Amino acid sequence: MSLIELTHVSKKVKGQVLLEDVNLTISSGEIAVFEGINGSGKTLVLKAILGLIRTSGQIKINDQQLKAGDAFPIQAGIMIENPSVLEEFTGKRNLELLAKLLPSVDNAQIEQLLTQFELPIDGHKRVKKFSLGMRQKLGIAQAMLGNSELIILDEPTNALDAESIDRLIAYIHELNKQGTTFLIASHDREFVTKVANRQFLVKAGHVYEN
Ligand SMILES: Nc1ncnc2c1ncn2[C@@H]1O[C@H](COP(=O)(O)OP(=O)(O)OP(=O)(O)O)[C@@H](O)[C@H]1O
Repeated sequence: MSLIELTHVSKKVKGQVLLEDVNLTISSGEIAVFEGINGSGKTLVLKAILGLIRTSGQIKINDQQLKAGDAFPIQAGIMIENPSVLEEFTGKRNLELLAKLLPSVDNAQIEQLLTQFELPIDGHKRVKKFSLGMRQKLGIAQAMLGNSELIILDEPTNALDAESIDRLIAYIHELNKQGTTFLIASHDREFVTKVANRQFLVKAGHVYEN
């Protein structure tokens, strides 16, 4: 059974077609990456899948039809556009606060994610003093907190150095081996080639499987 199914999904705003007749299915256990140039529609595809924008056509998650305003049918970890972080708190506190909203996250998982993303475990450095790359890593760690069955990352390599990108790819592959499905939007071709096991090209609102 497919985890995500889009049938004839389109999005128009004031007569402008932003997504045009998108048809795709993604199964559990895939690392599906949407590649495309700036403004091609990658983020809109992710938002459509999450029910964050109204579209025509049909979207099914776990065989359940997605309706605007309904709760998303499965637990998903999400980083779309910029990381949503609380500036006045440390990275660790940000994860602790998010953990309160999730079932069964313990302190060990928070420390493991901070270590994985080379973020401070101790100390008082607030997020407002973080570098761009540190913020990005915290945003990704937030999406990975709570072992969601689906993790959605929009441009995860933004602001990351080459070594951090390699660590991220290895970690995505590790989580994927444990069963996590990933949906990723990226214009970083090298990253896409290394990380994906399904590739889609997004071009002017059309989605093509590569
Ligand atoms: N709410 C909206 N109203 C009108 N146009 C929109 C809206 N949201 C997005 N767009 C337009 O839709 C197109 C696709 O946007 P989208 O954010 O999906 O691009 P993207 O492929 O993610 O680009 P980037 O790589 O720059 O993040 C862009 O031309 C954008 O200006």
